[in-house]
Amino acid sequence: MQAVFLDKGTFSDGIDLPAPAGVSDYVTYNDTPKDIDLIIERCKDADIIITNKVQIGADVIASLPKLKLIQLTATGMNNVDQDACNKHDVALYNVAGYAVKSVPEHTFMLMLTAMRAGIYYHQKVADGTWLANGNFCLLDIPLIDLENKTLGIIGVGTIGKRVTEIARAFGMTVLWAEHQGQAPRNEDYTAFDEVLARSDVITLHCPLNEQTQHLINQDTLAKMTKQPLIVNVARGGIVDSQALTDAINSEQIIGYASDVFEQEPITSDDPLLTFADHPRVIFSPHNAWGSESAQETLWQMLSKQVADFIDNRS
Ligand SMILES: NC(=O)C1=CN([C@@H]2O[C@H](COP(=O)(O)OP(=O)(O)OC[C@H]3O[C@@H](n4cnc5c(N)ncnc54)[C@H](OP(=O)(O)O)[C@@H]3O)[C@@H](O)[C@H]2O)C=CC1
Ligand SMILES: O=C(O)C(=O)CO
Repeated sequence: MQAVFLDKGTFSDGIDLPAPAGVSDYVTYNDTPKDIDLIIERCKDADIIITNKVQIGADVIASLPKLKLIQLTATGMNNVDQDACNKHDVALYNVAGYAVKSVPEHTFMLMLTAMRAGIYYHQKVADGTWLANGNFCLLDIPLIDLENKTLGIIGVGTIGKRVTEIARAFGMTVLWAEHQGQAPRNEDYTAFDEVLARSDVITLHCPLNEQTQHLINQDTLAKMTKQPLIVNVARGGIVDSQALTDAINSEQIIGYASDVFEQEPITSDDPLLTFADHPRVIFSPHNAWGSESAQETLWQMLSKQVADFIDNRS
C-alpha cells in the first residue's frame, strides 16, 4: 500500500519516522501548503494519508477514490471532515494518549510562568532593571501561588485527568466542568457556569468541535467572576480571540497562557499579539505535545495502528 505523509516536518529532526509495516511505498513531504489541488495531486495514488495538521476537507476526500485511511499524527481530529470520511468509507484514526506526560507538564509550565510573571522577570534580569533597582530582589508584579487556588478543568479526558493529579499535588482544588448546559453527570462533576464562577485558573482540554467552537466567548467570560487565568493547550478555535482580547484589556481575566491559536502559525495581525509583553500572557508555538518521548511514543502507536489496518485489509 502507498502511504503519503504530508507534513513530516512537524516532528523534530532526529526523530525516526520509518514506514509502518505493510507500507510498500512511503512518500513523505516536510510540509504541504493549504492548496487543495496540491493535496489532491500529492495523494492521488495514496491508500493512506498520514498527517498532523493539513486540512483534509470534503473536496479532497471526494477526489481520492483509492483512499482507505487517514491516520493523524495527533489526538485532535478537527482538521479532517469526519462526515466526508464516513460518506466515502475512509477510516479516520487519531493517536490517543501519546502526550499524557508532555501536555500536562506543558500546561503547568504555562500556568506557573503566567502566575509568577516568569518571562517579565527574566527580561528584567537581562535588561539591567534588576541591577538598577539595587535591592537583592525585584518584586513589582505579584507572584501568585497555585496552592489553595481553584482550578477549573474543561475536558476531563486523558490529559485533563493527569492535569488533575498534578494540580492536587500543588494543593489546588480541582473542579471538573460538565458540558455546557448539562446537569452534572455525577458528584465528580460541577455545572459549567459554576466552574466559570469559582475558578482562579481555567484550563481547556476538550476537543474542538461544533459544541466547543468559541466556547470561551463574551458571555462565558462574563461569568468568570474571580478574574481567572485561562490556559489553552487544546485548540485555538475554542476561544473567541476578540472576546478574549477585550477580557484581558478590561481585566475580566488576569491573563492568558496558550499553546494554540485559531490561525497557526499565528499571523502578525492577530489581536492576541498585542499582549506579547503582558506579564501574565505567555504563548508557545503549538508544541505542548512534542517532548521527544511523546514523539517517539506517538510514532510507535501510529505504526502499530497502520500495520494492523493493513493486516485487516489484506
Ligand atoms: N497542544 C497540543 O500539543 C495538544 C493538544 N491536544 C488537544 O487536547 C484535546 C484533549 O486531548 P485528550 O485529553 O487526549 O482527549 P480525550 O478524548 O481523552 O479527552 C477529551 C475530553 O473532553 C471532553 N469533552 C468533549 N466535549 C466537551 C465539551 N463540550 N465540554 C466539556 N468537555 C468536553 C470529553 O468528555 P466526555 O467524554 O464527557 O464528552 C473527554 O473526556 C485534544 O482533542 C486536542 O485537541 C492534544 C494533544 C496535544
Ligand atoms: O495531538 C494533538 O492533538 C496535537 O495538537 C499535536 O499535534
